[in-house]
Amino acid sequence: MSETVTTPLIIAVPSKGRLQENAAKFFARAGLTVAQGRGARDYRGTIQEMPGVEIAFLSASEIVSQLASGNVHMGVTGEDLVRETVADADARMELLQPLGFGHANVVVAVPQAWIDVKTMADLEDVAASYRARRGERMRVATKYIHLTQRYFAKTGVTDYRIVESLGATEGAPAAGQAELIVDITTTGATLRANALKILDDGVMLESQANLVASVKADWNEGSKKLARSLLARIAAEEDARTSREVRARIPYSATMYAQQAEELFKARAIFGTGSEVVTLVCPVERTPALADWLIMQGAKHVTVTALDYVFSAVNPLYEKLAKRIG
Ligand SMILES: Nc1ncnc2c1ncn2[C@@H]1O[C@H](COP(=O)(O)OP(=O)(O)OP(=O)(O)O)[C@@H](O)[C@H]1O
Ligand SMILES: O=P(O)(O)OC[C@H]1O[C@H](OP(=O)(O)OP(=O)(O)O)[C@H](O)[C@@H]1O
Ligand SMILES: [Mg+2]
Repeated sequence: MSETVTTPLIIAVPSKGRLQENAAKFFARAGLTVAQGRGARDYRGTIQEMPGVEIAFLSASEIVSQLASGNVHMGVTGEDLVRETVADADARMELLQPLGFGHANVVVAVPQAWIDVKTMADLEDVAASYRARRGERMRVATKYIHLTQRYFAKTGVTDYRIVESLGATEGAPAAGQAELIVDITTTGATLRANALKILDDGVMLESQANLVASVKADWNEGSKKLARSLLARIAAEEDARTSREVRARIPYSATMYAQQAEELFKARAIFGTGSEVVTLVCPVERTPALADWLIMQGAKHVTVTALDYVFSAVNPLYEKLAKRIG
């Protein structure tokens, strides 16, 4: 790990599991090519377009510990792992941006056969009677120990004990190892296959992959500069992907129309309104309505163009990081 000292910016990227493929796509979208070292067992890589950045290929859970200890500057990982593994996560890291993949809910699920048990309050009743009848506490199988403790305390469920599960958690009730479970689910197929149901108020966390920054990492001038330029590309690509450039020549005052276009469609006249031709950048979904409206205002033609990047002087992603690292 001697490179740690000299490398200006280290970014941890999932090397396996469910997040791997989408994480690579996320960087590719921003025009960043993540290149792995030659061997399949090479756990270090680079970003072709950004010399000075080092990629650390790690598992999603290992990424969380490396962020917490400050061994890497940034990483892509699941919020569920962040919240479960790091007690003081908000002090140690900053969730810069949810990435729109790796969606999964951490849920409380009980046997479907428990027809009268629908809420956490019902669960507390079950827990009390279970204890009264058997003289022991109802068992919850999970690997999300801390999330479970926090959520059960918050919802007033106290008479239970956790049975740590390292895999196939959903099978624990049928196997007689626990009465209920807390686990992550996406499609719900595994829960259904095991005749389990989610309590009405049993969604503890709606998780997805996030771009996370470590507050504890060594943020020197070099690493800050690289982070700024990396986050600028990411923000510029996202802005471009979710926007369209709309141009039209309208009679009378372009300024007035630009103001109205902003109020009505959230369209920004990013190049000013110096001439009659107005250039707007508009959220994708509102673009057709904006075009209709511009024509009603007297425009003869409206052109709509997809954009590759919208770079801006103010980068909300970097601002968020800068607030934490000074
Ligand atoms: N259906 C799902 N089940 C489990 N995890 C999911 C699901 N959908 C998205 N994820 C996310 O993927 C993360 C990593 O899960 P995965 O099991 O793929 O990791 P892994 O590479 O096996 O890592 P580890 O070896 O640390 O368990 C989860 O913590 C969660 O944030
Ligand atoms: O709601 P579903 O779409 O059915 O997905 C949920 C299942 O997927 C995950 O297991 P995974 O396959 O990642 O195996 P693991 O527990 O070994 O990581 C998770 O632990 C659930 O068992
Ligand atoms: Mg796994």
